[in-house]
Amino acid sequence: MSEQALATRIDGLTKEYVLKSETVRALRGVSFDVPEGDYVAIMGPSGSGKSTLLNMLGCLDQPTAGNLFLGDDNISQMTDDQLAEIRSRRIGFVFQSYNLIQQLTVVENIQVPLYYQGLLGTKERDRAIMLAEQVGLGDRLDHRPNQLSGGQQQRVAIARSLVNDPYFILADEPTGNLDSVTTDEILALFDDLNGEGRTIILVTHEDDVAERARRIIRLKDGMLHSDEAVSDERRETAREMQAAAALAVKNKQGLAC
Ligand SMILES: Nc1ncnc2c1ncn2[C@@H]1O[C@H](COP(=O)(O)OP(=O)(O)OP(=O)(O)O)[C@@H](O)[C@H]1O
Repeated sequence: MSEQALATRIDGLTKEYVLKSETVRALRGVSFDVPEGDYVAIMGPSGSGKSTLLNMLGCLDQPTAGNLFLGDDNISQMTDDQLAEIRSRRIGFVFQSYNLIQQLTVVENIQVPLYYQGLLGTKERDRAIMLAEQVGLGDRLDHRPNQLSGGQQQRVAIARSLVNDPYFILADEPTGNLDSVTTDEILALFDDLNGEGRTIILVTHEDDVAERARRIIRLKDGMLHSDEAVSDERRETAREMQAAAALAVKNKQGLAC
């Protein structure tokens, strides 16, 4: 029987921060697998360990104990240089605050992860243009971030996250700065990308955003509290409700003009 390939395997992941007077146990033996093509929302109250887990998935930090595999690579046994290499080549980050470079155009921002590898040729530019088109920015290629709406800037960030063909898109509150109309558009883009087989791991505080994923993992006190599949019916209901809310806002804006 062939096993499904994994984007990541998290096995007994533990992270302790040693402070002067105490040791904070931010993650206490968290285990779960994310198969390629999955779409996972990570939730949990403040202090439950979401950012700590995200930092390790993003190769920004190492666990105190346990293993974290990205594909076949066990990152818990890597040096800082190896981690940096994986981080820049194989992880697609999307942040709440977009993190675009203001002086660069849309295409150049999408190419940034490739610049760091010295890849500056026509082939790379063509790939960035193709990704810009895929996220609906084909008519904004030479715009700079300050000439774009928040949703458009987040599209650039999503295109940038894909340029390296990452293990997964790692999105930290990607709709946290966006209104309901734009949130709906960005989540629809994630749906499309996941439909094409892209793996998405997203941290959110919002239930209606999490319900668009295929799976919701909840952390509590540094432990895995629940791991629940979201039925297609529930996802569709979440999609319809958000689309309806976005339409109501659009109509209201239309009336206000
Ligand atoms: N660098 C650090 N040094 C010491 N303690 C830390 C550090 N980073 C996080 N912690 C502690 O680890 C625990 C988990 O924090 P973490 O930031 O991962 O939670 P979170 O779920 O992301 O919270 P929030 O939703 O508020 O961002 C908390 O008790 C926090 O105070």
